[in-house]
Amino acid sequence: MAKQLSGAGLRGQVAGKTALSTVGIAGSGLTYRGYDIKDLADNCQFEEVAHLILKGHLPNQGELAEYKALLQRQRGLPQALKEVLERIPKDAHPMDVLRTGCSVLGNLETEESFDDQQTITDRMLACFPSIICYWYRFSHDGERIEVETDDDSIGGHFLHMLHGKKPEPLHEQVMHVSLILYAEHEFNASTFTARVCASTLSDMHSCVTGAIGSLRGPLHGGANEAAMDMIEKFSSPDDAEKQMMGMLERKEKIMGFGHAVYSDNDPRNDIIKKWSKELSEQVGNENLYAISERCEAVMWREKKLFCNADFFHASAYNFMGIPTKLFTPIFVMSRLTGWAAHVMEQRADNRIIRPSAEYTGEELRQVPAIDAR
Ligand SMILES: CC(=O)SCCNC(=O)CCNC(=O)[C@H](O)C(C)(C)COP(=O)(O)OP(=O)(O)OC[C@H]1O[C@@H](n2cnc3c(N)ncnc32)[C@H](O)[C@@H]1OP(=O)(O)O
Ligand SMILES: O=C([O-])CC(=O)C(=O)O
Repeated sequence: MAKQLSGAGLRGQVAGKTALSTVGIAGSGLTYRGYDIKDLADNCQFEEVAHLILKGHLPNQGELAEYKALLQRQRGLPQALKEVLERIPKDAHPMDVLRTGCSVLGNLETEESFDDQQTITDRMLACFPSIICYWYRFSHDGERIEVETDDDSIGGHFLHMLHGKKPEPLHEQVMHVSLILYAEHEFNASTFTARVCASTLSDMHSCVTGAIGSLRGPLHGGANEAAMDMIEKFSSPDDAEKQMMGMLERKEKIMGFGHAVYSDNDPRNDIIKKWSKELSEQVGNENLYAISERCEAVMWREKKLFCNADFFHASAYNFMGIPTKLFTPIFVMSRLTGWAAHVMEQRADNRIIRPSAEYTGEELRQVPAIDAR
C-alpha cells in the first residue's frame, strides 16, 4: 500500500530534481544511481559506493585502490583543529563536536572555488572519523591518539582509533554495510538543509555543518541513539513488550520506527537486522537481539509501524562495542557522501531555494506609543 504523501512538512511535494537516488519507488525500495541497495550492500565496500555517489560510477579495481589510497593519505588533523577538539568537554555531544570540527576545518582549509568541491569532500570523508575519535579518546581516556593509521577502510580506521586495536574482519565488514546503508536518501531533512545552504552559493563546509545539525535530532539520525537508550532499559523480550505497550498507551513516540516516505518497510532494515543477528551470536548477547525483535513485532502488531534504518543499527553498533553517543556521528561519516553529492548537483543547476509561507499573524496595525502599550 502506497503511503499518502501530503500535508504539513512539505510531504510529497517535489522540491527539486536528483539523479542520485530513489526512495520508496515500487519494486526497488532504495537505489543509488540505479543500483539496488541490497545489491550494493551485498557486493561493495563503502569506498566503492562513495565513489559511485560522488564521482558518478562504480570504480574498477585500479580506481578503487587509488581512491582508498587518497583517502588514507588525508586522515591527519591540523594542529589548530586538534587544539580546538582538546578544549571541548567530555560531556559534550559528539554530534556537536563534529559540527564544530567541520566548521573549524572550513576555516583552516576553506573551499576557495567550486572547482575544489571534490577535493574538499574527499578530505572531509577521510578525516571525519579522525575528528570524532581524536576528541573522544582525548576527552575520555586523556590520550592523544595517532589518527594516521594504515587501515584499509574508513570503517576499519574508525574502529581502530576508537578501540586502540585493529578491528576483526566481521566488524570491518559490518561497518562497510552500515556506511553503505546510510550513505544517501534523496531529499531527507539533513540533505535538504545542505541543498538550501548550497542554493545561496555558500561553501561546502557550511552546507555540511548545517546538515550535521539537522541530522542530530531524534526524529532523523539521532533515532539510532534514542533506540539504543530505549532497548537497553528492557530486561527481556517480555519486559520490552510490557513497557512498549505502556509507551504506546501514553502516546509516546518510539524512536527507530516509522518513516516519512516508506509505507510498510524500510529496505535497509532487513539488511542491518541480519548483521545484527550475526553479531549477537558472535558476542553471545542474544537477549538484546531478541528484545529488538520483540519491539519490532509489537510495533507492527499494534500500529503497523515498521523498523526504519536506525532501529537494528542500535544493537549492531552496541555488539561492536561502540558507545551509544557515537552512533549518529557514524551516520555523518557516511551521509557526508550524499550531502556533498547533492550540494554538487544543486550547484550544477542552481536557483536559490526560497519557498513562500501562508501568513497566519495579525492584520496590518499601527505601532502604539510606548507609554500606551
Ligand atoms: C534515518 C532516518 O532518519 S529514519 C527516521 C528516524 N526517526 C525516527 O525513528 C523517529 C520516530 N519516527 C517518527 O517520528 C516518524 O515516523 C517520522 C519522523 C520518521 C516520520 O514522520 P511522519 O511522516 O510525520 O509520520 P507519519 O505521517 O507516518 O505518522 C503517522 C502517525 O503515526 C504516528 N507515528 C509515526 N511514527 C511513530 C513512532 N515511531 N512511534 C509512535 N507513533 C508514530 C504519528 O505520530 C502519526 O500519528 P497521528 O496521525 O496520530 O499524528
Ligand atoms: O528519508 C528520510 O526522511 C530519513 C531517512 O531515512 C534518511 O535520511 O536516511
